[in-house]
Amino acid sequence: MSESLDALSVELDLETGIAGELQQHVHHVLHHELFLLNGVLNIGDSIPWLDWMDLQGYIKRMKKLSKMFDRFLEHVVDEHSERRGHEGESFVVKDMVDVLLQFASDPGLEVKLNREGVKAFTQDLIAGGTESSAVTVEWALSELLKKPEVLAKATEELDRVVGRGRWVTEKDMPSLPYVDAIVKETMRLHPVAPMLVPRLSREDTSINGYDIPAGTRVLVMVWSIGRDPELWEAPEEFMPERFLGSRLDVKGQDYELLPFGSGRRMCPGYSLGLKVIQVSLANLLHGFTWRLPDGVELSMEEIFGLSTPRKFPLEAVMEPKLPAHLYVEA
Ligand code: HEM
Repeated sequence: MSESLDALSVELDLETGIAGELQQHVHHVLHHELFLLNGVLNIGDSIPWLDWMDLQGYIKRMKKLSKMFDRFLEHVVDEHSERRGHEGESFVVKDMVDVLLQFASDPGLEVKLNREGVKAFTQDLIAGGTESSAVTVEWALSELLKKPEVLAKATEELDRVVGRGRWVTEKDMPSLPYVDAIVKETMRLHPVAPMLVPRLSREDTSINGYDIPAGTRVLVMVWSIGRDPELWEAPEEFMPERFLGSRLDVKGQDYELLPFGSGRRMCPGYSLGLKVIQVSLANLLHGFTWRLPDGVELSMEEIFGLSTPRKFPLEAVMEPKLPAHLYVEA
């Protein structure tokens, strides 16, 4: 990873404008480094007097990453500001960065947003809102490829409710309980953030007989909670049926299922994230048949860090099954 970061330094030094594919590539590499470094166990965090030595070199990598991210975000903000400047009166807002810049230039806004604020928000949206949904959809498809009978049930529901003449929309979701159950079951077994975001206890407390002094860093292991045999029947089994007719939801109120966390620091993008996952998955299942390439054994190994992506990217053969005109962009 550091090697690819070094290569990126060269690309960024060119300062010829990072556009299109390169911009995506830059973001992809930075993003992976961000997730990796967020998930690592840094010795200095647990043994503070060793901190200054940066034994594993993580702090050095974090500092380098922070600088590179900053330059990337500077570029993104510059690019958007330039378009605003050029287009003047005819400027139309196209994306979130445009919206944030509009807020930043609004003198009537109660909370002031400066350039650093726009960059920070953009970083939050990129970090929180992209990989999480993609990883979850990839896991859902992997589980379905392992369980053809579940895939068949989902397809049956989509054919019955949506029909083969159109794509699935957000409005269909309340009528697709089985697809919803597949998403919940995927999030139970593959929570995007297996330990949520670390908390610090504000006061001395005691939980389940364990004394937790004030100032302790606390990690909530939602990955283990999702596989706890005391909470779930056949916990290792991918069984969406367990959610049919169940009151369990992912909104942070049911502690046995917390893929978006809970409380004040719960994921602020949970409603958007959930919809993106549901509709993307539903359309991938509705629009295509899915199978593994011949002779391919599907590995379910995961990388355990701040997020839990698949260790090996999913390889599958998908073929369109709706009328051809639906695949042509309007
Ligand atoms: C499948 C989609 C998503 C999942 C599974 C997910 C999961 C999470 C989790 C588990 C947390 C930590 C919550 C806690 O510790 O209690 C979190 C925080 C966060 N998420 Fe998401 N997220 C998703 C989508 C999004 C989207 C779409 C956005 C933004 C557009 C977003 C932005 C954030 C931000 C900014 C935080 C930090 C909140 C804070 O610390 O106050 N997430 N997310």
